[in-house]
Amino acid sequence: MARRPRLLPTVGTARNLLAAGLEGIVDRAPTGSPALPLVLVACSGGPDSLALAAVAAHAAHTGRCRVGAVVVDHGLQPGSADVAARAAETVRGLGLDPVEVRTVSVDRTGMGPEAAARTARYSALDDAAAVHGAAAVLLGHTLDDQAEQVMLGLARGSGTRSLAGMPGRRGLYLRPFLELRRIDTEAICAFYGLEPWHDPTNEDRAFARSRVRQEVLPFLEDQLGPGIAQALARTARILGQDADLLEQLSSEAYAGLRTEGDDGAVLLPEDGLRALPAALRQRVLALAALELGAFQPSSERLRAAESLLDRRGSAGPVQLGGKVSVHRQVRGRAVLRGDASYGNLVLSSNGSNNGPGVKQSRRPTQE
Ligand SMILES: Nc1ncnc2c1ncn2[C@@H]1O[C@H](COP(=O)(O)OP(=O)(O)OP(=O)(O)O)[C@@H](O)[C@H]1O
Repeated sequence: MARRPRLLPTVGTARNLLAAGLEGIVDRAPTGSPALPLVLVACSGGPDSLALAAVAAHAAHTGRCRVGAVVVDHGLQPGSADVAARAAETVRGLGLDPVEVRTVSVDRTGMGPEAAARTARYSALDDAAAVHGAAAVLLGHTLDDQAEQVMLGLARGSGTRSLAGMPGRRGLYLRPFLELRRIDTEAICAFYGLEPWHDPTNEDRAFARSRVRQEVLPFLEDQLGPGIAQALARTARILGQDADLLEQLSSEAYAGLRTEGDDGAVLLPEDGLRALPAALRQRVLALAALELGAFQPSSERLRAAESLLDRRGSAGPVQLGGKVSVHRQVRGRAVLRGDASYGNLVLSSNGSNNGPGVKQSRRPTQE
C-alpha cells in the first residue's frame, strides 16, 4: 500500500488558516448536528482552489461543517466542459458533497473577457450559495494573487481601497489562503496526490496580470531582493485598515453634513465640505453620488466636483456618472458678497434640480 507522505507544515498552516477563516461561521451549530452549516468551495480545478478543496474536505471530516463545491464552466475555451467535469470528479473523490458544475454564458458587452467571466462566475456562485443555503463560499486566492492585484492597482494610479487588494472576507465570500504562497498550494496538491489543471491563459502575455506574474514581479524580486510579494501583500493589509477607517470617518461626516433638497436632491454645505480634510471631502461627495444611484465616480470626476468649491457664484453641473450631477448653488446675498461659505453643493439625479442660473442643457464643466 502506498504510504502517505508525512504531513507538510504547509498543510498544517493551511488547515489553521481555514479554521481561522471559518471561525464564527461553522461554530454556530453544535458538532454532529444534522443542520451542520454548508461551506462551498469555488473550484476551478487549478492548484489554489484544489488545495483549498482538499483542506476543506479535512475540515468536513472533523464534523464541524459540510463542504461542497461549485465548478463554473465559462465556456470560453475549447474543452472547458471537460476541465470542469474533471475538477468536479476530483473534488467528489475528496468526499465533497454536493458538487455542482454550473455552465454560464459570459456577456462581454462593455467589459474585457476577464471581467466578463468574473461577473458571470460570481453570479453563478451567488445563486448556488442561495440554492444550497451555504454559510460561506471559499475562494482560493493566494498571497501571490494579492501581490499581483496591488501591482496592477499601482500601475493604474489607484486609491487606498483598490490598493488594499482583496478582502479576506466580504459577505459570504472568504479567502482563507491570502497568506499562503502559490508554491504552497502546489505542494498541498502534491501531498494529497491531486493533479491540478493549469489554465493556459495564466501564461498568456496578452493579459497584464500574466505579465505582472511572469515578468514584473520576478524582475522586482531580482532587483530589490526577495520578499516583494510579501511586501506588496503587507501594504494591502495596512491600506485595508486605513481604507476602513477613512470610510467610517467619511460616513460619519456625510451623515453630519447631508440635508435633503427639492426632488430628492442632496445638499452639502460648502463651509462644512471645506472644513474636511481632502481625503474625506471626495469620499463624502462619492457617498452622495452613490446614494443617488451613481456607480463609484472616478477620481477625476470627484476632483472636478470638488473644484466647484473654488468658483465664484453658481457653477456646474459636473457629471458624476449614472445621471448624477453636482452643481454649486449660492444664495443671492452670498453672490453679491462673493462669500462662498453661504453656498451648497447640490447633487441630483437625472439632471433635475439644477439650481438658479444653471441651465439643464449646459455641458458639464469638466468630464
Ligand atoms: N471556473 C471557476 N469555477 C469556480 N471557481 C473559480 C473558477 N475560476 C476561479 N474560481 C475561484 O476564484 C479563485 C481565483 O481565481 P483565479 O482565476 O484568479 O485564479 P486561478 O489561478 O484560476 O486559481 P486556481 O489555482 O484555484 O485555479 C479560484 O481560486 C477559485 O476559488
